[in-house]
Amino acid sequence: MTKSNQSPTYHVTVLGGGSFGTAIANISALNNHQVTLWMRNEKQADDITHNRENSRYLPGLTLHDNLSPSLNLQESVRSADFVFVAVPSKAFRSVLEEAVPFLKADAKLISLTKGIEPHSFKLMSQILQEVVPNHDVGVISGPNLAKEIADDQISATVVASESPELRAQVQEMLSCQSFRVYGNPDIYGVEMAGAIKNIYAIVAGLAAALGMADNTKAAIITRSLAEMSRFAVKLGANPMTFLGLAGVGDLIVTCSSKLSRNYRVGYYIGEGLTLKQAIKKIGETAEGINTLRMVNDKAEELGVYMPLVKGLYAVIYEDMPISAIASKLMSGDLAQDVEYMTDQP
Ligand SMILES: NC(=O)C1=CN([C@@H]2O[C@H](COP(=O)(O)OP(=O)(O)OC[C@H]3O[C@@H](n4cnc5c(N)ncnc54)[C@H](O)[C@@H]3O)[C@@H](O)[C@H]2O)C=CC1
Ligand SMILES: O=C(CO)COP(=O)(O)O
Repeated sequence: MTKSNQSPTYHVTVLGGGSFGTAIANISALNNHQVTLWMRNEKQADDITHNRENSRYLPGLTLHDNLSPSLNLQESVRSADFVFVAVPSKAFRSVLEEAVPFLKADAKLISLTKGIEPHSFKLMSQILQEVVPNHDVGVISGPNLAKEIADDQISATVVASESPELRAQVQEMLSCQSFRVYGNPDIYGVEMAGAIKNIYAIVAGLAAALGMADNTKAAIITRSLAEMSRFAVKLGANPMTFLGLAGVGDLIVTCSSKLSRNYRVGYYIGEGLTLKQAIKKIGETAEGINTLRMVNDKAEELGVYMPLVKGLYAVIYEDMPISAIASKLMSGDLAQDVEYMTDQP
């Protein structure tokens, strides 16, 4: 990875020292920004200070000297121009609230988290807008397996924000020869796509473990896209967003890569592990499990037809055999392929 340009240098803080937080922090550091990576684990922070490596989450990646770890949240955010939040969704609000009193008045906040808050059904940007209403906020989402980014593999992502200035600044800040950042004003759609595709990654992992054919996998991915966009559009997203990197792009990668933790959850369940055993085996965040429960309930409430979500929910939480779900999916009412088309040629 090499720096792409001579853009302004910022103080960037990333909250959360897991795999994605570390990968994004390192790109910012490589692009000449002064980066603080806040984490709660002292051993991991020492590892970065002494060995320039986060060996727990991204072994083998040498971290740039512009990146410094910190265990002190107050100190970490005090002078930050941009704060990226990369903790799992269940910790997002509490970490943010702890940081708020120490933020600079003009700090911009960007979520890297792909999840939905339990009970409130709020997306991370909505939590940001609620907790820091006077700050510009945004989200990043796209086909971004952290380990591949760390490996310098060419990747692309989307920054979404209502603020064109924030979008442009983040595009400049993170783009380099192996990472390309696109903009999108549809913050809700970008974020909803990133959160919901985790459910379908579990479905795809299950299908792969059961030895389903390539035709089947393609059908699952495509019908997943139809289902997730149907749901998100009902909640206010722009359907076109689902044709972009945050929609179809992220769906493809997480439904086909064993590097995806959500895919692996499905794969292990398909191999016969219980949900609990699968989560333990992965040992990292797999947001799709909680998202499944929330989206299933919301779809019920809104009357949105989501047979894949319903089927996976029945398999995971109601012990329904996968064979019964598959035959139910194949015998549903016959429907139109692309929902947003009319009969006019
Ligand atoms: N890993 C990936 O490839 C990508 C992950 N994401 C998203 O990024 C978010 C974070 O995921 P990862 O970094 O992959 O997770 P991870 O499982 O690698 O790490 C999570 C990190 O958050 C920390 N954490 C958990 N609870 C915390 C709390 N209460 N306070 C402070 N720190 C806490 C953990 O100690 C750990 O360092 C998730 O929503 C995920 O969907 C998004 C794109 C790619
Ligand atoms: O969101 C991701 C890739 O874009 C990472 O997926 P997992 O959380 O399933 O590993």
